[in-house]
Amino acid sequence: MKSSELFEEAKTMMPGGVSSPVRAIRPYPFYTAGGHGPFIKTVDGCELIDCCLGYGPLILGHAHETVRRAIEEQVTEGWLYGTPCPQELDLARRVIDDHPSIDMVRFVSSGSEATMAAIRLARAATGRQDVIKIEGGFHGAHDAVLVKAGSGATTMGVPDSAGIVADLVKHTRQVAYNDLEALESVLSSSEDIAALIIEPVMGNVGPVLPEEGYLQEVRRLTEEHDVLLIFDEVITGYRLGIGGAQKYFGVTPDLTTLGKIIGGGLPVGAFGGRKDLMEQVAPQGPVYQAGTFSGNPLTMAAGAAALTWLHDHPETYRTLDEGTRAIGDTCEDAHAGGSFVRIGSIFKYFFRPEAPRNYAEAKESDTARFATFWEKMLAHGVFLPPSQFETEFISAAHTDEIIEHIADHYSTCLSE
Ligand SMILES: Cc1ncc(COP(=O)(O)O)c(C=O)c1O
Ligand SMILES: N[C@H](C=O)CCC(=O)O
Repeated sequence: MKSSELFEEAKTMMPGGVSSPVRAIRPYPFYTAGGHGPFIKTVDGCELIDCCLGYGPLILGHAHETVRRAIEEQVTEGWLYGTPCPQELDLARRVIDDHPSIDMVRFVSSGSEATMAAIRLARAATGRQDVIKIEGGFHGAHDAVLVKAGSGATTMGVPDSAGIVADLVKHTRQVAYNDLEALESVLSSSEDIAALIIEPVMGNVGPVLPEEGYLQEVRRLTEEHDVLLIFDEVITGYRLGIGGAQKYFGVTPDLTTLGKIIGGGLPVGAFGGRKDLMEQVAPQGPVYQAGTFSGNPLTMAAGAAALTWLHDHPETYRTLDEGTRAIGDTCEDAHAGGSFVRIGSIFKYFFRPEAPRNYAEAKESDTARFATFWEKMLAHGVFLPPSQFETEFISAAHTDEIIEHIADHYSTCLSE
């Protein structure tokens, strides 16, 4: 069956025909038959260079041999036990060793679960109710954070989801990214703030970078006001380097949430932090958190294999950084009136003259121009996430030649 036919049938069975809203490309999404290295193949017989990479987890590319072998070896021994397994320790050791903020970690099955539990833990540990989030930040699809949420929620025009109890959401305060005055003002306005949750580099309105010293001041202010700092590193974890944004910028939060890359491409999430905080999680403490699939051996084995590969190939991060730099240089030369933003293997072209500093500015981008550009790129064989408000990625499988292709297509499609 062709993609268009599959989608017609899917719409009769699944809301919008998809399992996650960001996939509902108009008039219909392509259906994927396979992924290898930097490519995905559609059921319609096209091979595309993939710069979406499963929305970030696939830093080694599709079906990477090391991860595939780890999965195959584990599969022969079973893939779900409902009991502890040694593979959890392999991944826990890595995550703890690599992150200055993490003394103890709990594995879950998604980034959403991780942020939900981290917020619950912060509320329990401080005895306070309010949480500050950044406007346009996306921390998954749960009630406390679906307020001015980025990603698909902004793309589809539902940043404040329906169905959320007003009494709950009134405890979610909002401040603009890169605005220290606004943060200080909210922190000073109440004694009931448990935590600030922040993507250190915003990744769900396209990438928005922290201004010089911003994250350091965020740390100082939260400490001064005795408010816990949660770094949501679901995207930046192992993406900006080993140790994520906290090592990259030298800022240590109280709690960290992870996902995506740490599962090697299988469903995963994790939250971790200081021992005194993590000891409050059940069964050691009173903060309940649980999951049938948490710490399953397949994900743990895939994740440990991916992280080991990254440790064994430290040059990868430099190569990835050079890759997005090369794409950016070509974009500058195209003089298309927009702005190219990049950090490490994360990048995006915003259809707005200046790089955005926050959600409000990112939303000023010309989304109609982005849509036209996106279609052209697809026609040239490059798959980008289908929204101005999603981040693009490259992987270790994106060779110099592939990067050159991406850069050339970017240049052509921006100039046309
Ligand atoms: C920064 C951030 N936090 C949390 C999440 C939620 O993760 P998941 O989709 O695995 O639930 C995402 C992505 O969806 C994310 O980008
Ligand atoms: N922006 C989201 C993750 O980072 C996209 C994933 C999804 O919602 O399916």
